[in-house]
Amino acid sequence: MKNTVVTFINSKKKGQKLSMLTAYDYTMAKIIDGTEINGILVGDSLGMVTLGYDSTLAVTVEDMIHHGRAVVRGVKNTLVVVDMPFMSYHNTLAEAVDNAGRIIKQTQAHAVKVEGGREILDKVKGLIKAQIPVMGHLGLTPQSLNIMGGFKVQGKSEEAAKKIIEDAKLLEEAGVFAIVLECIPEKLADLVSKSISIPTIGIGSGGGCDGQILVYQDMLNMDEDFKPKFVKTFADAGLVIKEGIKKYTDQVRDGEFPAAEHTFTMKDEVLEKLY
Ligand SMILES: Nc1nc(=O)c2c([nH]1)NC[C@@H]1CN(c3ccc(C(=O)N[C@@H](CCC(=O)O)C(=O)O)cc3)CN21
Ligand SMILES: CC(C)C(=O)C(=O)O
Ligand SMILES: [Mg+2]
Repeated sequence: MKNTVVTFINSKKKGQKLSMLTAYDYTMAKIIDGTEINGILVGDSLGMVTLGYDSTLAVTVEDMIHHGRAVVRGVKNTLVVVDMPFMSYHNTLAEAVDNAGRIIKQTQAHAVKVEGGREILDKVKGLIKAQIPVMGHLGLTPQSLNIMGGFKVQGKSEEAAKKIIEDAKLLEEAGVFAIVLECIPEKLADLVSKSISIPTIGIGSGGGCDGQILVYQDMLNMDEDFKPKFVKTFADAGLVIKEGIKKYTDQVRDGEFPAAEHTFTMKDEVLEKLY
């Protein structure tokens, strides 16, 4: 079934869990789109997993458009959300609407995602007023890395937990169609999910969320060096890829590849003229 922001909201009413994954390019988007996944996020995590930065802060609107366009070309049925990168919606409302507008126009994705609650509420409202669907993101918001002092679990104190609950309600009122809850305690995520009628999409926030999202490289074990507690390996693509590459280099070295069936022929009479 085709997923839209409307089917997303309806899923919660029906008690159906939503699954999302990230994608950053055409090939992977096509693979993911061919599954039962409900939504694809072109995450600004692309700065870390495709560009090798150690945070998401350096990612630009142009980066998001570049990858977003590639992903959308590979998608037929899945809702595509593109992250707005750091500093693209933090200054003026006009800039936020302009950047979101460029992202949607140039990628043809369905929605954007922004990090934060009360601080960015005017921007969220402005984007929705401009008819751009918005996904919220609370808890561990990686663009606030330098304020949080690291990628750390959020919402553990009474004050921090209350702010997350309040922010979720404010975002719902503003009209967001779903909210990512990243790395907050399970019980707090349960409470937030019960307090609002739009779906919560959890990452590191437990099973009480209305859906889940993971970075695909994490759940397919493609980076041995990134293993936070919330990641589960669903398939060992890292190993499959390495084994495939080992077979390839072995066979090239041993002259086993390429074989006759991988090569092209030409007519003998043409060949004779070449000598
Ligand atoms: N590959 C990848 N996967 C992600 O999920 C992801 C990114 N990159 N980049 C952007 C953010 C950063 N994220 C992160 C990164 C590290 C931790 C981490 O190390 N967490 C600790 C918990 C620390 C604590 O106890 O407070 C852990 O052990 O899980 C969590 C989320 C999630 N996002
Ligand atoms: C981890 C998800 C929620 C994200 O924001 C990203 O991939 O950038
Ligand atoms: Mg992100």
